[in-house]
Amino acid sequence: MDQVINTARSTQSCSTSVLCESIGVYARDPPPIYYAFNREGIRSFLDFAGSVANYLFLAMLKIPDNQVAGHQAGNGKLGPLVDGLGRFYKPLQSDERGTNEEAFYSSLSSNTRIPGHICRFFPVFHGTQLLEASDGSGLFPHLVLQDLVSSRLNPSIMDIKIGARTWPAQASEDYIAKCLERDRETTSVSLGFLITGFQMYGSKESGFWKPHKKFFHGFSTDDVRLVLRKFVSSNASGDFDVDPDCAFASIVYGGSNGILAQLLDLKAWFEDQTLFHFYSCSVLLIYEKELALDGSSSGAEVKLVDFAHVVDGKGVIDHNFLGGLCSLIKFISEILTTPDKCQTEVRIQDSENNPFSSGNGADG
Ligand SMILES: Nc1ncnc2c1ncn2[C@@H]1O[C@H](COP(=O)(O)OP(=O)(O)OP(=O)(O)O)[C@@H](O)[C@H]1O
Ligand SMILES: O=P(O)(O)O[C@@H]1[C@H](O)[C@H](O)[C@@H](OP(=O)(O)O)[C@H](OP(=O)(O)O)[C@H]1O
Repeated sequence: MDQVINTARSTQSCSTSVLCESIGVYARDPPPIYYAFNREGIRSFLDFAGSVANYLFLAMLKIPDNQVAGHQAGNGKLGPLVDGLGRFYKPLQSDERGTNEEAFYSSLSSNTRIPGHICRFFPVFHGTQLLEASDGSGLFPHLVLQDLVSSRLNPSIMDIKIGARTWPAQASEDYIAKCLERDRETTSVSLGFLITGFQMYGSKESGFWKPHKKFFHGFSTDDVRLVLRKFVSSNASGDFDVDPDCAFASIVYGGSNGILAQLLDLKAWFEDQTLFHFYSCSVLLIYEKELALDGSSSGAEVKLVDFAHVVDGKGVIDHNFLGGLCSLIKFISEILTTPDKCQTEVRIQDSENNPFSSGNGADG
């Protein structure tokens, strides 16, 4: 059992749920039948049961199907794993990035000044755990996080790195130079955010449209605008000659629980909070096309991930994140307020038989 060392701490906090104890529970909660053994017997049985549980757990871990950006496992590389039961295991990144991200999650977990409606934007943190690394290098510390999409059926997901500047002032000169070059060459500087990856669900037959990260290099403002429209379209594909119909714009981006409303909620917090500065952090936009087609709700959700470069806010507003967020909000608002570019959506909403025209499209 103890081959996998769970260093998780119990926390209250931004995590309303009770945390940690992930693996030990298999061995620590034996059914009464085990007490038929004498003490030694019990111990060896529990060791055995623990090893089996551990073995089964390790066998269950796999490369996430729904990861859209960032470092990826596979081909001998170090990357995140999921257990299919709701947990996402992100290896601690090298140098100070890993320890920084772990420290952020710990401080978030114990910080009572973060309101509950803001906590929901962050994955629940379940501590750190040593696991066999995906690159085969042996035991390696991983952050144990809530898997944000494990309960989703065919989720459409977009990862958007927020901020014109992706580096904290205390970073090394080399790191700043690397980031500056990337930020200037991409929409980070021009728009205050950068689309780093996505997957868009088409249908059972076509599956997902999930471009390689090279696809995003050299994205212009118009590309960004187009992709944000495609993300909520029933005809999304890599064919840039096909006009996106924005069929799901109102149910995904709009409404009282839609993505725009959630982004505005987050913005209101950023107008106030001076606890952290979130450099190079991403907003994830998530929804389910099949739910949107049902018309009742799209399961639209905004989440925040990647805190390797978060620093102490020292009582100062995070203008960099706030600016990027406002810019993203403007792009999404425009999609909702320019129906001429979303002809099909207007046609669908006008139709009597259409689920989106019933007024319940408010739920995003
Ligand atoms: N808690 C989570 N649950 C589900 N998916 C997640 C979670 N955290 C991250 N992901 C997925 O993994 C991707 C990369 O996450 P993250 O940005 O944390 O990785 P990274 O390797 O630090 O990225 P970078 O290349 O920017 O350093 C996200 O785009 C998302 O698809
Ligand atoms: O988007 P790409 O082309 O995959 O490039 C990666 C991206 O810029 C990441 O943000 C960066 O991690 P950090 O933000 O943590 O620096 C990573 O650096 P790395 O390769 O040094 O990990 C790059 O490889």
